[in-house]
Amino acid sequence: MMIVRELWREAARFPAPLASSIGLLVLVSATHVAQAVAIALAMSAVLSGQGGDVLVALASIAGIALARLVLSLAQTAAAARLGGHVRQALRRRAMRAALVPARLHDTDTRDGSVRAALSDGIDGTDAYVSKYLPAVAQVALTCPLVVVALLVLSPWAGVCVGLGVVLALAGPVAWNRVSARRGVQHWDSYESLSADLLESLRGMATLRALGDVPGTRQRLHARSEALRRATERVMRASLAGTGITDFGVQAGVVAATLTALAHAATGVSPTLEVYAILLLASEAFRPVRDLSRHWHAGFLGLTAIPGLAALAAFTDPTPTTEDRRTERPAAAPDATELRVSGLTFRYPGMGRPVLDRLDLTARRGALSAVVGPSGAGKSTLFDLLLGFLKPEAGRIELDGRPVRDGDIAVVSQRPVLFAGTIRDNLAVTGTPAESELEDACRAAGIMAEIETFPHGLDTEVAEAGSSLSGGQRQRLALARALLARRPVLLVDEPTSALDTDRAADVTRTLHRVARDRIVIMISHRPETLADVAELVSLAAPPLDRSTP
Ligand SMILES: Nc1ncnc2c1ncn2[C@@H]1O[C@H](COP(=O)(O)OP(=O)(O)OP(=O)(O)O)[C@@H](O)[C@H]1O
Repeated sequence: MMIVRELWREAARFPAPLASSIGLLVLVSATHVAQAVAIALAMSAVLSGQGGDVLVALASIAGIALARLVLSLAQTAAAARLGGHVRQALRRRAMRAALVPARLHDTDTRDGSVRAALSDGIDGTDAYVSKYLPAVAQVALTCPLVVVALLVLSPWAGVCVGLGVVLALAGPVAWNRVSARRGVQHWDSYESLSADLLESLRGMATLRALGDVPGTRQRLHARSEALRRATERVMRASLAGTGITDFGVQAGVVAATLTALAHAATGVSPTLEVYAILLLASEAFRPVRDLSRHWHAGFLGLTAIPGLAALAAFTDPTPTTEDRRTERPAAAPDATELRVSGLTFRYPGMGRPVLDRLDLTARRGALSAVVGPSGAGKSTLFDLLLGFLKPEAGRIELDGRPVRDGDIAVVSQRPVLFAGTIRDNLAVTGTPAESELEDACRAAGIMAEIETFPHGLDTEVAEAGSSLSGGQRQRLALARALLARRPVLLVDEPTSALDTDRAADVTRTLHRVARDRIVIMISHRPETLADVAELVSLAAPPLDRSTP
């Protein structure tokens, strides 16, 4: 009997479905015991030729079987409810912990690992929660009662069955440490395969271009082999535990049978008692056998527990700085000045700061720009403005107060679009009216192209926007940012994927947009920098040997 504390605590958060799945399972067990007694009565009545008693016993058996059918169905439904609640709670917490800006700068965790834990890992816990945990309670409540009944009928049979139950339950515990170690190895292999697979799918174009598809296939095959070996090792450990349980069950049943036969041979007990001993001995082990079956079925899923713990799936969320930023009301749309003063930031382990006492003032009414060579810290500055990174020193203020979440919209260099229609992608920040959608698309210079698509705004966009060109993705992202109606707009390299004419169009759009909000643009194209009101130039990074 193995209690995984984390999952037990999760199940206990849902007392109603937990209690009903346990209660109904105990009632199902009671029907088995009652049926055993009824069968013993029927057989004894047959042997003693009491026809009336046989009929009564047979009617009882049929009634009990019917009751069990109804109870089993209700129990399965309650257990499924319990498992569903727990999975939902785990997923909610893990997603909350995974979808935070800090993850953007987490260079240790791979997306494929997070995906594996969030989907298969959480689903894998279901068998333990919905089947194993109620079965544990069933063993704890039912077995002692049946053993006591046997002790009353025959102390020897009761002792044999009691010892068998203890051996069957306690024996597999010896394998706990081996099982846990193998479980961790199994989950590591599974996560590695998931992460490599996701990365390969995302990078397929590059892998093809470099002619490395066969090499990737081989690497994935090696990962898959490692997973198969780890799975077999885990299943062997589980089987060893199950084997010990089976031995305890068989030894107990055989010993109880021998005792019953001895009673029959010596004539110490009446026939009814001999039958009752035989049938109850078997019933005492039924919950133990069920428990062992559910353990084996759910064991593989338990290997995800360390991965889920690392994702904070078992930790109650405390409001983070980001939450507090989100909970505050959005800023008034007419903010006039974003002021950055003395801003200093360095990545962990970095010798020199990326940004060192940076000052910048961007105002509503005219475009501001940040320039600088690669690695100068332009994207880092945007991440600091967005609150994704915390500065070491300095202040970022909008009209003299700290920046809040609803203040800033951003168009990144490689904008992310989601699978769905163009309209879905534009409406992620609200439900804009048709005219607002069209105005934003027109302002971003994408409306004319949308009108040429057969389904217009309802045209489906493939995952990650891969059915659109880089320039179309950038302009759609700009339209989406305009629709967010935030007082500050950050635009990272808005013209990098555009030809000269289109780049000029987008720059004109940004100048226009900057009339009624604060707009800061990162740009490498000198021609886009003409007429900007504030130009901040970040220095080239000096060579730093501690930089990765
Ligand atoms: N998560 C990180 N951990 C450690 N160092 C980082 C991290 N992200 C960026 N850096 C380092 O910080 C420096 C600034 O990076 P940043 O991406 O801000 O530059 P950038 O000016 O936007 O460059 P580019 O024009 O090439 O996009 C670089 O030296 C980079 O290697």
